[in-house]
Amino acid sequence: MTPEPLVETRSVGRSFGRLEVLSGFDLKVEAGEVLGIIGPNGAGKSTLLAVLGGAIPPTTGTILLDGVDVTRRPSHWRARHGIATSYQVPRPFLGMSVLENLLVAATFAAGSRGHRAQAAAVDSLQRTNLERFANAEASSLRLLDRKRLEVARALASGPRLLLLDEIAGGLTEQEVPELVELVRSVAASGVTVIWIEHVVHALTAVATRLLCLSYGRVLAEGEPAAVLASPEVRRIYLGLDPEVAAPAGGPDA
Ligand SMILES: Nc1ncnc2c1ncn2[C@@H]1O[C@H](COP(=O)(O)OP(=O)(O)OP(=O)(O)O)[C@@H](O)[C@H]1O
Repeated sequence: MTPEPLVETRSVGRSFGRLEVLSGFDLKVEAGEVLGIIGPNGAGKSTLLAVLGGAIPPTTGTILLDGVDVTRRPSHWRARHGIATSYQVPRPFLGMSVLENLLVAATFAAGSRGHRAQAAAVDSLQRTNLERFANAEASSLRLLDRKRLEVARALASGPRLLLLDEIAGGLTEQEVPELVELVRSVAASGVTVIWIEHVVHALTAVATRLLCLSYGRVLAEGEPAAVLASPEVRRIYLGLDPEVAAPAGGPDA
C-alpha cells in the first residue's frame, strides 16, 4: 500500500465574493518534499497557503492531512497537529525577548508547558542560529534575524509541514542565501516545506519540485528547471519570450 501524502487538497475552491481565486485545485505533497510555488501577483498563492494552514476555510473541496479530513479544522488545531506558517512580514512580540517569543509559540501553538515548552523554544533557537540573540528584544533584530525568528516561532510548535509565505521578501541579495540555507536545514531535519516566493532563485536553490500558479490553475509543475523553461511559465510569469531558449539552469543562471 502506498503511504498517504502528508497533505492533499481535493478539488479545493476559494472565492472572495464573486472572485473565484481557486477552483477544483488538486495537490499532493509527500513527506520530505520542498515544494516551491511561484506565480504572478494575484494568482492565488497566499490564498492556497491560508487554506492549507487553516487561516481561512476553502469554499469547496477537502483538505487531508495524513489522509485525515482537516478541512473544517481551524489554524490553532492544525498548528497542534503539525502545520505551521511563517509570513513575509515577521510578527513577533516586539517588546519580548527572542526566547520569550519562542516560549509563547511553544506554549500556545503547540500546547506545550514547563520543561517541554522550554526545550522546544531552545531547540528552535538553535535550529535557526539565534542563540546569541536569546535575550535580545525582538525589536532590536535586523530583518534577516527577524525572518529567522519568524521561522523559529513556527518551528517551536514542532511542525511536520512548514508553510512559508514569501519570507525572502525585503532581503538583500546577500541575505537571501542565508535564508535558503536555513530552509534547507529545516527540510533536512525532516520537515516538509511548501514555500511560495517571488525570489525565484531562492526557491530553485532548495525546492525538490516547483509549481507555477496563474489565476488559481497550475501552469506547470515538476522539476524546477523544467518548470522555469516551460513556455507558458516564461510568457505568463517571467515575462520572457518563450521563443528564446532558456539558459541552462533557469533564468537566474
Ligand atoms: N480577504 C480577501 N478578500 C478579498 N479578496 C481577496 C482576499 N484575499 C485575497 N483576495 C484576492 O484574491 C486574489 C488572489 O490573492 P492572493 O493573495 O492569494 O494572490 P498571490 O498569488 O499570493 O499574490 P501575491 O504574489 O501578490 O502575493 C487577488 O485578486 C486578491 O485581491
